[in-house]
Amino acid sequence: MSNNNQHSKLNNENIAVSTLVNSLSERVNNEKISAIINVTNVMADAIFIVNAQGVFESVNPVAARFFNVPSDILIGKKWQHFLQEQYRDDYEYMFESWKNNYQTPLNHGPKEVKIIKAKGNFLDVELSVSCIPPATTNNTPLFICIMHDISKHIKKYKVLETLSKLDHLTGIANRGTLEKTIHKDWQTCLMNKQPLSFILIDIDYFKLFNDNFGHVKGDKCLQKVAKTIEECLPSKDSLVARYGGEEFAVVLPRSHISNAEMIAKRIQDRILNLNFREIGLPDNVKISVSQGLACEYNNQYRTSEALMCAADTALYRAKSQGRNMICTR
Ligand SMILES: Nc1nc2c(ncn2[C@@H]2O[C@H](COP(=O)(O)OP(=O)(O)OP(=O)(O)O)[C@@H](O)[C@H]2O)c(=O)[nH]1
Repeated sequence: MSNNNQHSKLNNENIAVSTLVNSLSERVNNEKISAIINVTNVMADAIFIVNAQGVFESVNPVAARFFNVPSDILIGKKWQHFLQEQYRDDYEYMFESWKNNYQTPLNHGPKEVKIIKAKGNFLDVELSVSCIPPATTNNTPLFICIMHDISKHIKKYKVLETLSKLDHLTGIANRGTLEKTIHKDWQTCLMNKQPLSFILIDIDYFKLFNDNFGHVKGDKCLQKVAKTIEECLPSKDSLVARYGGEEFAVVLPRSHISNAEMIAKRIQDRILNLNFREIGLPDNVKISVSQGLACEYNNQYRTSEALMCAADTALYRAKSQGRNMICTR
């Protein structure tokens, strides 16, 4: 944009803003309001003022940019219409209830909401609403609303939230996710009288693998095992997680023990057939896993922890009976 154009655009904006300032302050007939609006217009925060109907009375340039609509177009419109539906209803209700109890000031501290930008895009903002003291406004109810753009924080938060659910080395679910998932599946399966199976899988003699080939190759082996187990799972609602060190867990909602045994057998075969050529190990380097299975059906176990404990006992048996075994509790 040329300097001239930019200058005339700013000029137009200033004229529009001062017209609005005059209109509101004349209506409210108050110099204090005029001063407040003049201050908000030069502030770096997004600020707008609404009346008791939630109608925009003043919108500073930063707020207009948030809504992606010029201030003069916004004035006279209901601000709730610029909120995502779920928040719109909250604010409609808030303003309506306030009208029946208007002696109580309508204030709230920073709250996360989504405002509508043009073309159906949303912007995550933190919004606070404060009632301007009636003495300042000649008893005309006005609310000053301040918004902060939190979209970058939300994006980062989502990335961190996803990472916090995963095991850093293998990329599968971590123990925390496993515990939350089995707890949720436990309740759903119990409520619907459906079975819930659980498998604990432990790599055999993994210390030897590390001792012989080093920890870096040991890490690659863990990644490969995680991927292999994942590929053996039947449906999207089943879950594989790293339980700890060289131990993995599989949750199979709506699966009877016979189904879990079939999956365990598939895991056993696939693991036995793995080779580690891509990390420079000869074809005769092989690994195996021991597995412990347990299934909740007809109230055998009191809690999901008890079910996991039962699978652990079965795994212990698989180890003590010679490894590369599948044992059912
Ligand atoms: N490379 C690597 N090794 C790990 C990791 N976590 C645990 N380990 C190793 O896993 C091995 C587990 O050894 P043990 O508990 O003695 O079990 P094991 O040698 O597999 O023997 P059994 O389970 O009895 O068959 C240890 O050497 C740990 O250092 C990891 O993240 N990376």
